[in-house]
Amino acid sequence: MQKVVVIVGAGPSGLATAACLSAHSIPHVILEKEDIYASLWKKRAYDRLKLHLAKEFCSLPFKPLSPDSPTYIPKDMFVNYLDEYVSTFNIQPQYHRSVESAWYDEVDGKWRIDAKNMQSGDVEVYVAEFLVIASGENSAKYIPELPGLGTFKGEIIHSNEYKSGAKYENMDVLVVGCGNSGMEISYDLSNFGAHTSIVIRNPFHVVSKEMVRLGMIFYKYIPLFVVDFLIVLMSKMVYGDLSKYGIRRPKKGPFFLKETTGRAPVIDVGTVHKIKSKEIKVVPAISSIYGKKVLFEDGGEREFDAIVFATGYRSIANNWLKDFKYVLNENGMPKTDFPHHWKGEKNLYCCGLSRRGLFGVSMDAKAIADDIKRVISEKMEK
Ligand SMILES: Cc1cc2nc3c(=O)[nH]c(=O)nc-3n(C[C@H](O)[C@H](O)[C@H](O)COP(=O)(O)OP(=O)(O)OC[C@H]3O[C@@H](n4cnc5c(N)ncnc54)[C@H](O)[C@@H]3O)c2cc1C
Ligand SMILES: NC(=O)C1=CN([C@@H]2O[C@H](COP(=O)(O)OP(=O)(O)OC[C@H]3O[C@@H](n4cnc5c(N)ncnc54)[C@H](OP(=O)(O)O)[C@@H]3O)[C@@H](O)[C@H]2O)C=CC1
Ligand SMILES: O=C(O)C(=O)Cc1c[nH]c2ccccc12
Repeated sequence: MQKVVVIVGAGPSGLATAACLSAHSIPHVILEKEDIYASLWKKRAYDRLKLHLAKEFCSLPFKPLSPDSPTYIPKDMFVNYLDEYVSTFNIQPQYHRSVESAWYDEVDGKWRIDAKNMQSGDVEVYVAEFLVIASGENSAKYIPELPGLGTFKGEIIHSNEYKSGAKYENMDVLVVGCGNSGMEISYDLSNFGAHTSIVIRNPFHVVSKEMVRLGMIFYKYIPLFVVDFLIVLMSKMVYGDLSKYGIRRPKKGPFFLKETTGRAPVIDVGTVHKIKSKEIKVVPAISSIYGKKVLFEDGGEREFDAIVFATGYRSIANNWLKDFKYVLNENGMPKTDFPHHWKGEKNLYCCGLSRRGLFGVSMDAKAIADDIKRVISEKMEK
């Protein structure tokens, strides 16, 4: 099938890119492996999730989030917004199409994309002038290979399968990982009466959503190191020194770390209070697991009924994109630094891989559609 633009993935990145291409009247197709758009938000997010960034930083191009909506939008409201977005811009992704391989054909200068039709099992071949990777920074869950994990006798889930703590009442649950998912899931489990422990092994920043909002506003006018200085100051004033509870502050600032490593500061939803009051127990890194028993690096051990791995995600675009080197590095992330990360060689682009959340998604989508428009116009003038 001949196409002008193929977009891989119908998350916010794919939808935003489609809307921007439509605004330029550029034909395109979105290939999505699942049966719905925004699968992360509809299938792989827990019930109590709210956007961490204020609504002014979370809207997609051409459609601001309603001024009547709350500042920090609950997941379901964001999904409704995406529903409206899809109908407003008449976006029609091709579902059940899992892109298994894509490579650049030097002979005719076009991209060859193989998509497996998950319903029929057939492989469909798409030929496109432009290819946009919109498969997400969080495309695959990551679970570390811990010694003895296979012997664990209880339930094991990844945070992307966790919905709520309702079924864990009175159970001993270990949360591995203290990013935003792990910290919020621990809080939720504890609220539902689970005996909750969380593994914390490295330093991280704890901030409030208001601090991040202020930081995002300041960052428009003042340098990053000053923004970080102010946020750390506010964090110290509000949360104090948490090292006696196992939470150490990194030497580098929260926005600096977000931009350079992708690691977001933890936006506290009440977990810190529960850690201080010992409702949630902090434990060190795991050394091994045997049966229901988990052994920790300080020599301690405890039995658990369930383990929730909130150990994050990986971009796996490199698994299907054979010629990833035109835009990505070995880790499936952009090889060029922000703000030039979205554009590769050979008409290859990536949207939503800048570690800047939905704010970054919108910036990338606009830049990509404008660039494709420019390339097409220049070609027509020749
Ligand atoms: C729990 C959680 C909460 C978050 N909250 C926020 C927040 O509040 N604010 C914020 O700015 N950011 C947040 N983020 C970051 C969030 O990932 C992005 O903002 C947003 O979802 C990125 O959109 P995306 O389209 O790039 O990726 P995704 O939403 O991951 O969408 C990618 C799509 O591509 C599809 N796909 C992947 N591989 C293939 C393939 N080979 N073939 C076909 N289809 C494929 C997937 O099925 C998926 O539908 C959060 C992330 C998580 C995990
Ligand atoms: N409401 C919102 O807006 C939310 C947003 N998000 C966002 O989604 C993205 C993904 O977040 P999240 O799912 O938390 O993933 P992250 O990648 O941010 O965090 C992963 C965590 O797992 C830990 N970890 C990894 N391997 C191990 C191991 N072997 N043993 C112990 N700990 C380990 C890491 O700690 P270490 O540093 O020690 O490696 C880290 O604390 C982030 O950008 C986040 O901000 C997530 C939830 C809610
Ligand atoms: O929640 C995330 O990981 C996001 O990507 C949102 C986000 C973008 N920039 C930030 C700076 C500080 C905290 C969260 C974010």
